[in-house]
Amino acid sequence: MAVASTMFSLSLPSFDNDAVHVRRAAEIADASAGMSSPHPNYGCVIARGKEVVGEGYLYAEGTKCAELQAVEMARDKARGAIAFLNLEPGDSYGNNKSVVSLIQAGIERVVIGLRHPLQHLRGKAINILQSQGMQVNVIGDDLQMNSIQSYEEALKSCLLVNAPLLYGTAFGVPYSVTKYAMTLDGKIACTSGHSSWISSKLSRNKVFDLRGRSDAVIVGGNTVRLDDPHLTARHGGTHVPVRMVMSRTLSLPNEANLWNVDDGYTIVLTQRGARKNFQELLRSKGVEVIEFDVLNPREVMEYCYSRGYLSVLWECGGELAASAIGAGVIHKVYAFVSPKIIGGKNAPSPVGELGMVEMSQALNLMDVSFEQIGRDMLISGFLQPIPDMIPVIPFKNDTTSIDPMVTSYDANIIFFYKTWDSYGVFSNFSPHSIHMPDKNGQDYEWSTVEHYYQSQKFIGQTDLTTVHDFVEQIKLAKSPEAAARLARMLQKKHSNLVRSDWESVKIDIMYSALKCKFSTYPHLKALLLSTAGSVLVEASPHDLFWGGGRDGEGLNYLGRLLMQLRAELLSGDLSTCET
Ligand SMILES: NC(=O)C1=CN([C@@H]2O[C@H](COP(=O)(O)OP(=O)(O)OC[C@H]3O[C@@H](n4cnc5c(N)ncnc54)[C@H](OP(=O)(O)O)[C@@H]3O)[C@@H](O)[C@H]2O)C=CC1
Ligand SMILES: Nc1c(N[C@@H]2O[C@H](COP(=O)(O)O)[C@@H](O)[C@H]2O)[nH]c(=O)[nH]c1=O
Repeated sequence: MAVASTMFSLSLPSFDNDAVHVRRAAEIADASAGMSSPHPNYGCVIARGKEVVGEGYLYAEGTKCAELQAVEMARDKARGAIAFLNLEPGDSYGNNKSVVSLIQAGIERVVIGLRHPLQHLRGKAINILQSQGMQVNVIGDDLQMNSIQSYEEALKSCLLVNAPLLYGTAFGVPYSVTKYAMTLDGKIACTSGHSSWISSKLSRNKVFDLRGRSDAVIVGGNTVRLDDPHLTARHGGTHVPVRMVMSRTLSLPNEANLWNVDDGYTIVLTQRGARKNFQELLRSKGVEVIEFDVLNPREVMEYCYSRGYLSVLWECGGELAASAIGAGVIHKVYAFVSPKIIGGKNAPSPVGELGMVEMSQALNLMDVSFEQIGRDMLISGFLQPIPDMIPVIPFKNDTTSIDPMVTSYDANIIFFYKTWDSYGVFSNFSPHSIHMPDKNGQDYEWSTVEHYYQSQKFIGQTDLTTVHDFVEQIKLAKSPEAAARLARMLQKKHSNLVRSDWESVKIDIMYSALKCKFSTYPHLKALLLSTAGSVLVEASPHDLFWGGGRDGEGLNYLGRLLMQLRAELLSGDLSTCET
């Protein structure tokens, strides 16, 4: 019985090069950061084994897609080769150019880092490729089943290169980075407010690069009054971010570098009704002024997102930085630390009042990096992890291929989890025994599907005595929960005794147990059939493989198998319990 594994293409590719090439695709995709917004950054590598025969990345919105560039570079070497993409293509112009390029070039297999984060595009390109007979592997999906370090690193590069799109899709605000330069004694300016310069020229060049990757750069009114900044990206890149000033009072100078819109577009965000005459003055210089009922970082970020900005660099002082961090809109921090001491009791620090009274309240950065830049040290890290958007229930196309009766996103979703729920008998913990072979191949009555499934982890191993003992213990466990707990504990402690092909057979094993359960009990079969047309989701918040997760982030394999079984039952060719 191999239905399940072929349908879900569970088998993990054994190609060592996959991770390396996907990382490369992410690396080249990054070359256009800032230029391609609001489109994602796309890279494509075409390789034959280790040899890269074609590469391309989306340079900017409206330019030739990465896949076509790579195919053109690879020429006839593309036929039978493998294409590596950091992100599933999204069809922006209705011509499927990316996908068509790969198909026409005769690419044999496609390895994709991440599914597209936008719901209406997710799975679409993958489906088209698969329908053309191409093998498609998605690293993000495969990782849900197997933790492989090189895959994790490849996935991380894919997440990083499109972090703005991922944060935006998940939270409805742009990806926000706060950057500051401070002295070794933690000051961002002298008591007088003077701050140019704390960090070295090399570090400041790096800041130009950060600006060039951003859609907008923000400062507060005080920074405009004290620094008169330009906020341009003067690193030779062609992208200049929009410059934004948040000022409630609007007591800003009549003349300022930011009002020179030849250098870059400027938007001033202010409180409704503030200094109307000054607003007119700014507008006469070509500066856009936007009034807010309540001017705060969250409102501003939501506004920026609605305007299409996906990444924002906060280059403000400590007061506004604290306000933005406190509002939860900052995702990453870049701190340039310079080996200088300026002292000063009232000299400002990078983050103002956050109201913390104990160290236990400290915000701990994640994934921290240290980079020496000349005499300075750049410390960076995340305040909020990059949302990993992998599977969301239901995948329209996936679900349709499992059960053609489920046809649309707005299909009814039936959740089940606890056995006492309305559809709780769909759970593997439901008290319905099944007759399946035991370790000796003899027919045995297993108390639940869970008992049977858990025991199979150890079947077929050579250390017979120990393994038989494990299977026996699981078999006799007092409850399905106890069986699962025991098996997981044994699996962890004696990983060498778990059958080596477990990951590739577990879906088939589960399917045969479910098939047995639903063919044994007519009322269960009737209930399953009564759900026709609905998506079934095991609402487990913890199990992201069999369950749908708390927010639809799980793979929901149990729900998928039940839908597959339902389709098989409806087509009338269900056999009895078998392995
Ligand atoms: N070393 C470094 O990396 C940097 C140093 N600096 C230094 O920092 C000092 C300025 O710091 P600071 O005054 O904290 O910075 P900002 O001017 O960047 O931020 C504070 C100002 O932002 C405006 N604002 C609007 N909405 C809010 C809100 N919800 N919460 C807080 N502020 C809001 C106000 O402007 P308004 O008063 O007009 O209403 C307020 O005065 C200067 O000395 C500057 O040189 C600044 C940036 C970087
Ligand atoms: N003082 C300081 C920074 N200050 C930031 O840079 C802004 C000035 O930018 P610009 O006018 O474009 O050169 C200033 O307003 C503040 O936001 N940045 C740094 O990398 N290092 C430094 O030492």
